[in-house]
Amino acid sequence: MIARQLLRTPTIYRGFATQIASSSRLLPAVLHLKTGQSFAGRAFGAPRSIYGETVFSTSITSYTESMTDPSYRGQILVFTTPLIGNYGVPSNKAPFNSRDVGVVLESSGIQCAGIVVADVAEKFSHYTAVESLSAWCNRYNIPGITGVDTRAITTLLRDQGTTLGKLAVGADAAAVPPAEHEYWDPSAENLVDQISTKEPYVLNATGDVKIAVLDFGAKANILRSLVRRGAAVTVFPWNFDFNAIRDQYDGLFLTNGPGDPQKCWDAAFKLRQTIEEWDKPIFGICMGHQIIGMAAGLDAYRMTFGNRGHNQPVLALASSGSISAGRVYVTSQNHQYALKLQDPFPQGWEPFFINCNDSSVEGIKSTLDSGKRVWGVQFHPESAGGPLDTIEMFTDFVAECRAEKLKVPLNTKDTMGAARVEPNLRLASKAIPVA
Ligand SMILES: NC(=O)CC[C@H](N)C(=O)O
Repeated sequence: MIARQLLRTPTIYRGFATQIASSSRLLPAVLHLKTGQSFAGRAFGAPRSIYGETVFSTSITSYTESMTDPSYRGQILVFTTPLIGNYGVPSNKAPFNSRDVGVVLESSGIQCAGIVVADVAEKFSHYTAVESLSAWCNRYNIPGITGVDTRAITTLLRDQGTTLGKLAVGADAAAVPPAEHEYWDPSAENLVDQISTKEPYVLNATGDVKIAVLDFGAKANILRSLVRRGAAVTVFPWNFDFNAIRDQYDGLFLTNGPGDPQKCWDAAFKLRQTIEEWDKPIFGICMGHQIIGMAAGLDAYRMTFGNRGHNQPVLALASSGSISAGRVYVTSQNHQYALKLQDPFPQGWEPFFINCNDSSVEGIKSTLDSGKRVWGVQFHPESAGGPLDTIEMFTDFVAECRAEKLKVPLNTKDTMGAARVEPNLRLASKAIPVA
């Protein structure tokens, strides 16, 4: 025991808690990382300890949307923006409307395991706010730590990669850090299976075009974005056998979701059959895009620290609908895994977008000559939060499904297409590292 304690003597970084006038009233808290570093600060939210995977997000706003995004399930979310909580938290109840999803935020509760902020705002001000960040966290039994150097934590995570952690709160903050085997690894579990709907349900039943959604942990704004474009949306469990009922639908959508996509091979195998035998439009976002890639024959891998933030630039390599090759779009992202860029791409597929910062694959699409209309993007066109540069990809998808249903050629006006530009091949070839 003593040997273990000696071996695991943590490096404790003392926080700069003096900046928060009232922080001395708060319970002590420590963020321990499995790699041996500990950051001491003060607790807010629920007074309990939790384990999770420590990740950082560079988004400046939308802490409420990020925290309710099911893709953050099991994660301890470090915000690089120093002041978090200043606009409070709105009521999450949307006025009842069968066309919509019933919530204002991205799901019905907080999904991340805990949060880490430099300076939690105890005073908040916004016309929609009904409670403070701390009170909201408390209601959902989610702990937070404040008064820690989030810049130091982020630098560490960027260098060593996403790291398992423990947020120790109250008396537990004085205890020795956990032994390595005690850390809980959320990506070892099938988180999608925990969060996906158990039963199919319908939104906007009277919509003119029928879209099936496979729910890997859907953000509400994805469903809203389909419904608001007039689609009748049926949401199915992630591993539902869509092939058995596919003839009743005009399009298939695959949502975002938490954890390792390789836990969802079942869905990728079923999708492979759908793509081979069904000619209607298929679109996927983030986890959905990774599943499409796996079905197409690409490998998924774990990135060092992933991409989480609202200012990720992506270069379009192909034109499609509202997207023009050669343009850079600023996007919202939240992912740890990505599809491997391979040369050549599987037959019938091409890269659609590439990340301008790290050259990771940001989108794939079926080639025109494959006769298929299947595409996926690693980023979040629905935003919430983040820029709306690519929001018209939803209009493109619903327009494609509608054209498919009516058996008419796609009216390009429906896609609200931006003026086309010639692909900037010089830029594109620079972005794709050719082995
Ligand atoms: N937002 C998402 O869908 C994330 C997908 C996957 N869980 C990843 O981390 O890469």
